[in-house]
Amino acid sequence: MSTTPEFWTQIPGDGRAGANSRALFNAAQFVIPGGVNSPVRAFKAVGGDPPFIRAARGPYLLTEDGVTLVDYVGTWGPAILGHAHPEVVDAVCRAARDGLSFGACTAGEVEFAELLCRLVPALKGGMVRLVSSGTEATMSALRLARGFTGRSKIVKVDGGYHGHADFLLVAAGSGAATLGIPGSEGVPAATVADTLTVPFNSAAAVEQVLEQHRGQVAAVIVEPVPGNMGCVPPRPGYLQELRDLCTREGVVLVFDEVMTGFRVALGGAGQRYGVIPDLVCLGKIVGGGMPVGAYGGRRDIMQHVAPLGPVYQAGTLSGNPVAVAAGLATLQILARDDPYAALEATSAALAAGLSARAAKAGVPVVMNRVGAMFTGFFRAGEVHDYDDAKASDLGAFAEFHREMLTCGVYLAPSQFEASFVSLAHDAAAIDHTLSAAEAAFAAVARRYG
Ligand SMILES: Cc1ncc(COP(=O)(O)O)c(C=O)c1O
Ligand SMILES: N[C@H](C=O)CCC(=O)O
Repeated sequence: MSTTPEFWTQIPGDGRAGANSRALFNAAQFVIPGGVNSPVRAFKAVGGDPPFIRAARGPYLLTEDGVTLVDYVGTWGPAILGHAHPEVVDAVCRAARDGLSFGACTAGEVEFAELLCRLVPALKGGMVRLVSSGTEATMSALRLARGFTGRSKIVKVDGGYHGHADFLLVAAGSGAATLGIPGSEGVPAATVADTLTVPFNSAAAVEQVLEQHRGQVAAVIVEPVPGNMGCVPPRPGYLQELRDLCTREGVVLVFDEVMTGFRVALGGAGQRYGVIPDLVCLGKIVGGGMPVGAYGGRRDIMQHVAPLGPVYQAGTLSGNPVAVAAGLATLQILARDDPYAALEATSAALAAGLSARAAKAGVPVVMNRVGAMFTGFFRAGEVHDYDDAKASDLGAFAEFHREMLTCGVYLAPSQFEASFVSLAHDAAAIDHTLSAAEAAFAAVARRYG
């Protein structure tokens, strides 16, 4: 099977796992836990085997069964330019020819850090450190916040996801603001004893917890627009209230912009909502599809990072030249072309089209969207936090997902994930998606009929 451009039909087909994908998944399950290298890829929440992906271009995926799909996962966010953007691929090839990794200083990482400090409001006048994933970024930022403040407690949002560091894998207990309990086997209770959880969109809950634990909380970490409970916009004023509370209590405010960075605006949610955290965590788009994360912010805080200061953090592949080349090329294109108005328009049209088709079919769906990230929650009523999201009809979502896949559209395979629009989603891709949705909602409507 060829992946040359002439192979691509650009006519989406039935994307359910065919014989090739099923054979690969069977083989994978023997040597890889669950057959996947990250759990959500196993399609447990929607049923069926996952299609295996051979290649990707623009808004399309090509499966190992030779089927083209319109892709709204976008490698979980990074593919904002569309897949395999030629300028990014060229930059990666050029860098690779000069050597894959040096474990030493490079000009590219300086240029990259300077660009980040120019584009991201929280980094202006501050400093940034490159790492290799979003998990590393949040874990390191919170170690730094603890080292800087000399305090140990962390506040996070119920349903917020910040990667898989032990102390962030926390399930909320009952009540408005609770002590965390381990959210995974293998996480000792002691490790999460200092992690407090609050509902999203309630500044009052944060205020209460900061008062209860006055002088002990190092950081409040929040996805400014959560994507990991599905997409949930912040209520007007919420982020500013967090800012004010953290300033008042001497707590480090950390925005986890691994998903929202360069997606909801060039300068991320900090720019979109005009609220500047003390530290910001980046990932996904910042690496242009390669493994890159970053954390940074206030200079006086970042000066505590080794070797300048006493908070240790390191990485053999941090600032990897090939990954930096991909990230740099991606951000340079975004800064040069300023495509956010176009992205907003495409995303708004798609979301409106999906909502209209759900309404026409009589399927209750709440469409949450911020910029080019969106989730349709299968429920009536608004979704402002994780409890609201959990009240969705997960069976209806799963059926809709399967129907869309059958019609050649690849959505995030969980109700509690966001889907992403890219600059490569043209009229043909959007039109196909909306026709598919018409059929998929009609099928789901039988549940309600
Ligand atoms: C908001 C957020 N933070 C952190 C992470 C962790 O990033 P990674 O998967 O690159 O470790 C993710 C995604 O996984 C994320 O969406
Ligand atoms: N929700 C996760 C990040 O955004 C999905 C990616 C993964 O965990 O594989």
